[in-house]
Amino acid sequence: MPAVAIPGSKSITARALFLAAAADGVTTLVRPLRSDDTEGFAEGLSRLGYRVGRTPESWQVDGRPEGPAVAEADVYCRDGATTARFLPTLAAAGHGTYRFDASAQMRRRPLLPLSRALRDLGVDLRHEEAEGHHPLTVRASGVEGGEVVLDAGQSSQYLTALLLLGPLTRRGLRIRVTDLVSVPYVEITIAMMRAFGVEVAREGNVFVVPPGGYRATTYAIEPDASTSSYFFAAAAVTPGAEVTVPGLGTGALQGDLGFVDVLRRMGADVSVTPEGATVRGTGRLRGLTVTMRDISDTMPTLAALAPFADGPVRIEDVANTRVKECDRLEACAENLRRLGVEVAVGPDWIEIRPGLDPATAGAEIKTYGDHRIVMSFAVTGLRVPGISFDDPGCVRKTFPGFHEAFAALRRDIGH
Ligand SMILES: O=C(O)C1=C[C@@H](OP(=O)(O)O)[C@@H](O)[C@H](O)C1
Ligand SMILES: C=C(OP(=O)(O)O)C(=O)O
Repeated sequence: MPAVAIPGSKSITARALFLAAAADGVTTLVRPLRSDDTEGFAEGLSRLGYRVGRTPESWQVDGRPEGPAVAEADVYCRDGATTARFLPTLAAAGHGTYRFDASAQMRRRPLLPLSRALRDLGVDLRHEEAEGHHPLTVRASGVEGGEVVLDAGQSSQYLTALLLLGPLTRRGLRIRVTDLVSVPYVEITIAMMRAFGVEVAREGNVFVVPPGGYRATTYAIEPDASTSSYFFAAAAVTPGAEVTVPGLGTGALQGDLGFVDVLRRMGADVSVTPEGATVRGTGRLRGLTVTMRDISDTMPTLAALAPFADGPVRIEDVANTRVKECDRLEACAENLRRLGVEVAVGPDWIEIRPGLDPATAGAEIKTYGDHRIVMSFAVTGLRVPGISFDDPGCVRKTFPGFHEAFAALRRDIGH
């Protein structure tokens, strides 16, 4: 039964690029994700004067603990929030004038809590148009450090950006967090900082980061757990089908591997070993109520397979999915309704009733340029004939080869 080669984690690749750029020495990233988000991050680093060497198997970055090599740069962050939030933070630790802009959707996505925290730390950061949104300019002169308060209730990426910045400040950082979503992403950050020689201490809601900089290393990127969710879901909706993702096992850093626990609760057979994770469809899919605050990138995956459950599926505590590549709660609801599914949506939840209207075969899914809407409804397409997408190519954000890989899986599991 198929072992699927899933490309590297977007989140880990983005952090590894930041850490490598900031470290003292040359870092090698093994099996980085090559996709629009991470290529955009690497291109941004090049714009800031960092040397990033790329071969198909690995990327090499010459670290510059002193910050960007150029005094001025204009950086386009594309559609990637990690790029749009982490790179201005990295630049703040250097010396120069750096302007950042991003895609239309990324311009709409919020940034203000991070901007405020950076300003509180003395960084000269100005938004050009709307306050708290791209485009923005950082006039950088290094960061002294000290204590700062942060609301990360809309995005953990603000906290990750500040944690990554901490060792580059002169005194270190004490970050007092008033609210926090997507906690497992912060754990990835802390684990990766450790691999680059920095130990973050946590005292309740205060994160303490020592000064002193990072050490270069060789870092292997694990397969992307969010991307894996489509392949695991494909197995779960197909009786007797089995999908294994090697390299995503018990030691994995990514919280989104927790999606397999949701599939297990629904009735799939799941095993996670040190070597990888396997999901097998049993022909049984129970409805359930589940909180996805920690793993909200997999909310669309569950929404798209929910009509095949034997009872309602209710997904709670996912308000921040409204400020991602699109308003994902509304996009999922709209597309499920196009398929004749009964759906209700609230400010931070969605509830999906079982059953599809067979007359909706051939429906076109409205993607809103969101890779996860395409990849999620590709799972629905295993059971509903003729599903198409208005923008199938937007998968390039995290998995340019998705359609080929999913077609191969489809053949393997007999659809
Ligand atoms: O730090 C990261 O790499 C990410 C954190 C999450 O965002 P939020 O913290 O905004 O939920 C996640 O949705 C995103 O895809 C990647
Ligand atoms: C929300 C996502 O990406 P980001 O916030 O990194 O742009 C995602 O990949 O689902």
